[in-house]
Amino acid sequence: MSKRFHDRFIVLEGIDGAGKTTQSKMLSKALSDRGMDVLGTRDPGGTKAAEDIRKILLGDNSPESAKTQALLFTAARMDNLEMNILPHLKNDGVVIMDRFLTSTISMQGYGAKFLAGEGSEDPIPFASQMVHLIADLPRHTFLIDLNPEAVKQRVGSREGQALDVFDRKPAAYHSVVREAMLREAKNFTEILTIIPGHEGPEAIHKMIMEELSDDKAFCLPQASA
Ligand SMILES: Nc1ncnc2c1ncn2[C@@H]1O[C@H](COP(=O)(O)OP(=O)(O)O)[C@@H](O)[C@H]1O
Ligand SMILES: Cc1cn([C@H]2C[C@H](O)[C@@H](COP(=O)(O)OP(=O)(O)O)O2)c(=O)[nH]c1=O
Repeated sequence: MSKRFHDRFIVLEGIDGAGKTTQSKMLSKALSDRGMDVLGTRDPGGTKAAEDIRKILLGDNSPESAKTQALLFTAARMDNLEMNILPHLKNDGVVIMDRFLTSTISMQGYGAKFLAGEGSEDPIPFASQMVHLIADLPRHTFLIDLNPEAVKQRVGSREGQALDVFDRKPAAYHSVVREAMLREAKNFTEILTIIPGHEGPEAIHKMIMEELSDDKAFCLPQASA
């Protein structure tokens, strides 16, 4: 299947707690302030059906099988793409999406392999096939890279929120997922930028804006030093 890269389609990736939601809100405001019609969305989610799939995936009855998870994440992503994202892009809007394919490869592939242990069927080839099912891809992905220890120090601020099934993973799992994301990033250097997540929110926002200022689709002035 041939791929279609969409201008004005931006994805934020990173491990849980890396700062994706914070950056997507800042980016959304900055682009809206420039008069762009911004749709902020998340993966899995964005449509009623995809939000229902999200509830299954993050709820107490979440399927244990990494293959089933990969298919459900893909189904939710497809619905969001067809019903929300592509129509919005077609109307000259901007889409900012929290997570995308890199999460599936890293979590239902590499992360699941780590959890399954020696002797189990390797889940990576199946998870990798999900890439072939999705033809529409973002022009820009920002991987906010932060080590899980640093995330843990921030998690205090999320105390009181219920942990979902993916939050309840062992610490080493998040390191495996982080490494997988960095490895994946090497295959997509033209459309994926690694952003150091240990910087403060404003500094990270500035780096993202600087990257976008090189793209005429955004017509942004160069951020001043
Ligand atoms: N650059 C940053 N520096 C310090 N704390 C941050 C930064 N970005 C986000 N946070 C805080 O870290 C926590 C997780 O951030 P969040 O944006 O929700 O991450 P994610 O969406 O990747 O799970 C929140 O409490 C948020 O306020
Ligand atoms: C999109 C996607 C998410 N996930 C996981 C990552 C998160 O733990 C969870 C989504 O929860 P969410 O609260 O959106 O993540 P975050 O904590 O980063 O804000 O689903 C996958 O395992 N595979 C995927 O393909």
